[in-house]
Amino acid sequence: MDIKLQQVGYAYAKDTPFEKRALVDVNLHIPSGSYHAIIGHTGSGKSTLLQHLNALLKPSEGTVIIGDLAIQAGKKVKNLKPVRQKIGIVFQFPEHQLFDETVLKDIMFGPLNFGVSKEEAEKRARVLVEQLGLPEDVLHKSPFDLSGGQMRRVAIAGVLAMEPSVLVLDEPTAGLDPRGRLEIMDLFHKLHVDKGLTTILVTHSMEDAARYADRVAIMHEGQCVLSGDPIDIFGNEERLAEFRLAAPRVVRFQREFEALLGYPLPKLCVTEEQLAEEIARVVQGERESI
Ligand SMILES: Nc1ncnc2c1ncn2[C@@H]1O[C@H](COP(=O)(O)OP(=O)(O)OP(=O)(O)O)[C@@H](O)[C@H]1O
Repeated sequence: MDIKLQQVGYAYAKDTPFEKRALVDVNLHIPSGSYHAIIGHTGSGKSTLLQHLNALLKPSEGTVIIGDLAIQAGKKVKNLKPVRQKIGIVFQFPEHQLFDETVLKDIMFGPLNFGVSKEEAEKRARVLVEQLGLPEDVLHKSPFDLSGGQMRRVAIAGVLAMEPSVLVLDEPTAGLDPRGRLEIMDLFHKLHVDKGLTTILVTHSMEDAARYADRVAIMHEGQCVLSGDPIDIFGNEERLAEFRLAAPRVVRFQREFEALLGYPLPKLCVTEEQLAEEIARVVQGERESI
């Protein structure tokens, strides 16, 4: 399902003395099956933007196109349910939205609400608990008796149980320790690869964007100021600096290595694995030339 934002503007408390313009003329194309990172400082409009992706917010200006549904400023849309079912949002600290008596009931809530049978909803819950690395016995526990990391996984399972075709992640690892962060981010990446799930990651982390995304958009003061291939965006450090952003660590490390070497590497690397390969190739070449 392709998503397009065309000249989208959004103002909170529009036409009141408290009006706050949070999005200004945003144009963005999120192709089906891509892994898109949306990066920006706090207050740049990332959360406002992602709430347009399943019509929790409707644009004050412009058009949001989700699959074959166009949501246009000032026009009513009849039925948003199919879109809400297809676009799963993992909000910041999703465990705050857990509410049911047991983990099983909590995960089944969404699918049941959208008309999935009880048997199918339970089957999905059991599969997801396993996929998310939770022990089977959590199913009958209260979500509030679990650790923070386990609660986070249960909340994520609740979103995945709807079988969305687009997954929107708003800082999904905020507050987790480094190991928990890596496990969850790797899991989302695996889902993206195995199921072809379009993934939209809202993050402050250039590192996460570089590691996982195949498209990057930079938000600044409500505008989408850069979007495209990570190599083009992360390689343009001057342009990033205009928006008070530094390139990911791996790119900065490559620049330092190139300064020592005295010449640039043939290609810019955005993951540690790519850089390690490039360096190994250069070292091999240098050895052979001795
Ligand atoms: N409910 C609201 N009412 C009024 N203004 C709001 C509201 N929510 C957000 N804003 C303002 O809109 C702008 C964009 O906020 P938004 O939450 O989209 O930014 P963000 O990039 O997601 O920030 P963060 O990284 O801190 O979550 C900010 O100036 C913010 O203060």
